[in-house]
Amino acid sequence: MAEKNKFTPMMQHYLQIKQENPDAIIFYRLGDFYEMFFEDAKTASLELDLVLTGRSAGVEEKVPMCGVPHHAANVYIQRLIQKGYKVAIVEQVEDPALAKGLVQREVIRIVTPGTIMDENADEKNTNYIASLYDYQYGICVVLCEMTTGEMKAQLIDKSVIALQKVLLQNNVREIVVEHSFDKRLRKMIEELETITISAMNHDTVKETYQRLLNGISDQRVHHAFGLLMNYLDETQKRTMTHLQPVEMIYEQEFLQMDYATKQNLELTASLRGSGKQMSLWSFMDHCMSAMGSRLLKKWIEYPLIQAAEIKKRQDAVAYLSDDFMIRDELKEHLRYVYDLERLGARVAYGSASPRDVLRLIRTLEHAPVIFDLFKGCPSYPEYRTIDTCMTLHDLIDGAIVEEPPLTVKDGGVFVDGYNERLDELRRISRDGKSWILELEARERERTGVKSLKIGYNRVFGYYIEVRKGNLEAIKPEFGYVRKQTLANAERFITEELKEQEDTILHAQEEKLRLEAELFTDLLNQIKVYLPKLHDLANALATIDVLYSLAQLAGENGYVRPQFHEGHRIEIIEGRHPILESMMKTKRYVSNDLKMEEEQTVSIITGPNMGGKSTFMRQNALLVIMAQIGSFVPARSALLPVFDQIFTRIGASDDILSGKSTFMVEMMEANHALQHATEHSLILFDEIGRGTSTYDGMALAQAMIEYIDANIHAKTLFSTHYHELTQLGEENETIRNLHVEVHEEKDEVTFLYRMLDGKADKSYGINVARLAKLPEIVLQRARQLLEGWELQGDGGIYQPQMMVVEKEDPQMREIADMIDMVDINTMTPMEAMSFLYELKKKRSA
Ligand SMILES: Nc1ncnc2c1ncn2[C@@H]1O[C@H](COP(=O)(O)OP(=O)(O)OP(=O)(O)O)[C@@H](O)[C@H]1O
Repeated sequence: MAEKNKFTPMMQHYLQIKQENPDAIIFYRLGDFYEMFFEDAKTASLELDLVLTGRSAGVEEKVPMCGVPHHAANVYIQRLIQKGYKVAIVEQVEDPALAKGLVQREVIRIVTPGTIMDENADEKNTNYIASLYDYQYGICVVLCEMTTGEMKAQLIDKSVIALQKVLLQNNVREIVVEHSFDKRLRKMIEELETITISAMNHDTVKETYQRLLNGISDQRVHHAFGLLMNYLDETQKRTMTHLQPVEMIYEQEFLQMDYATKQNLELTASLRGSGKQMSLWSFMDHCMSAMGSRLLKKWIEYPLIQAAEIKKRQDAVAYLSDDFMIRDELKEHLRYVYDLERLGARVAYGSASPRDVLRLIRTLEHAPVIFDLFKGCPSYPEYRTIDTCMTLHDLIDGAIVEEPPLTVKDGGVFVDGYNERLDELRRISRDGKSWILELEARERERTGVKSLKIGYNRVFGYYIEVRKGNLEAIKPEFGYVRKQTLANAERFITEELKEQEDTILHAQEEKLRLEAELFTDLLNQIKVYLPKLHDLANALATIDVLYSLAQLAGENGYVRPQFHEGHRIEIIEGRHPILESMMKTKRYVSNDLKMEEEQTVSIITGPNMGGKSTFMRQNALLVIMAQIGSFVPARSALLPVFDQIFTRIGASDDILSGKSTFMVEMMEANHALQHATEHSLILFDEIGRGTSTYDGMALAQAMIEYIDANIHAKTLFSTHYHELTQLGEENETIRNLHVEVHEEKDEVTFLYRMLDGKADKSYGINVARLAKLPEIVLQRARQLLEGWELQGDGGIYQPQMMVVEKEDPQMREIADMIDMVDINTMTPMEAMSFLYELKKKRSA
């Protein structure tokens, strides 16, 4: 690059800004465009499909440049952020018309992946920016959701697993760390790709943000919080007024599940495809507001472990599900509850629209009714005296017209009578318009030209238009001054019209400016109430979730689970909530789960497809729902309060660290064996199947013995190793369960019923037949199996490689077609065409 001072002054200024913000793409405002230069221009032109041009900048060669129109900039910025870039927006900060020399420009905000306020983002989804403070033997994480202002802090182990869990679980888009942050962990985060890393060294907490620390005295939290707030200050270029006080999260105060378990159980996202489709969250979500949906997600991720807290929620669900009149009425009012959390952010950023304010007023109108309906609920007395911000309501109610424009810029936001000066300006421009109409009539009369009209355009202002054919009627004494010539008309102005034009245009300009000012004032008044609005938002969201749980229970006939202090489990006629609701033609078969006080392991055997995994998931979901405070799909449920759930279900590779299925399986099993307690629930689905039969069986048995002797956690262990059922027969604390199947002439029907005792055989070959494997393969498999079974009985069996004939797929298809039809119900015509089809297939 040529020496800096050879460039034009503007380009020198640009380079200065680039130097100060080397890791951001600079959007430099020039007129109606944001322009990018040099490497930024090359990157953006590739990423955004923009034409790369050049600009003379004082040096010989043109500098690379590309640009986007300012009104469409948001879309482009969002696309860059999606790809992990940061964008620094450089705006003109003085009116170009008044500027002497170079227009003054400044970075007004740096948009980054963790701080973007995407107006169109899915309102139920959240993503965080996190700061990490490494205190040698652990990491303090402070998380912030910018659009809702939520803040939380957590202390975690200094390990890849713990860090991955926090980052993935919270959908963290960006992290802020000190320059000296641990290299190994930094590399792991870099590999995650979806996360942008930013460095910041300054971690002193500013006075203005002390209140957000919420009385937390832990210095580690102060460090991490300081890093984050200083980063936000530096990028957002404003004081963060919408953030909520930091909430300290202690995982051990909730039912703990690792990230894999949350994924396996599809708690908040389904395994197939991303998003919310058919997760427990989407299934349970009957909330009327986005805030409610988000809070429900949090409840699902963090179920409770204190029986008293669970009971508090249960009592509220019972209150609402018993009285469907109240529930229905509540629904009608919850419908008007607007996203107060997101509104808070928009108010703080000054980007709230008149419609936002109107929705806030609606919410404040309905809030007292909601609390009134809820006041009969015995377990939430604190809501009876909540401040519903009526003073704010009275302050802003009636200020805004019923159907305000999208933005303040368009004017017409406030009702008449709101502000005297505004009324006056409106009258002037209104009167001005009728004066123009009068003038038009007068001029038609005076000139005798019926088609004469008065018009307006932005370039020439007001004008009198006369068609070419009528020009003779315009006498010099009328004082018409020519302004513009068109193909078939002339446009004029008169002294009188010019004067009126000044008054009208001035009034209009002032009117818009005044409305913008008044609106900013209004937002500032709301800003004062933000902390109170957050409390209100929290309470409304809680009632919405409780309503949602009651609705779910009412719709599906769920029961209130009972908790006790022992270890016994007794779920009678439990169902899988999601599968049950998805089954349209078949009926879901309910199953009991009974485990006595001392019992540790239930070994579940039965054929593939028999329903073993479903049964295990069903019980885990029931436990989670119960500890959220929800009612559950069962006839009755008696449960202990679990402290942790561990699962090893389904085959999932750890793509992140490139470990094989078997390795992941062993790591997850190890995690469970290391951390489970007698209050935990363990679900192991076919552990050991990823290695040779004897290895797998040996590992499985050793694990069962270990859990039974040392951990005493309640464990559901499904397996195809029938030999393991011996353990159930010989030990008091281990029991066998099996799924029932009906077998007739090699055909199996699944009954999905869990019965006591072990399965008599595995039915693998029968299930393979259902999958339509070639008959000849099935026959050979049966022959081999019989041979091996004989060997097990002490016989000698040496399987030989056998060459079997390849099955003709066409003949198989023809045979299938014949099996499908019932000749007795066919007409002769149908039989003929069927025969014809067969013949055609054969000769194809
Ligand atoms: N209780 C039930 N009532 C009705 N249908 C069920 C029930 N349980 C399972 N199913 C059906 O059976 C299918 C297979 O169940 P599942 O995956 O639990 O079997 P599995 O025994 O774990 O099989 P594998 O050993 O091959 O993993 C489910 O997708 C579901 O459609």
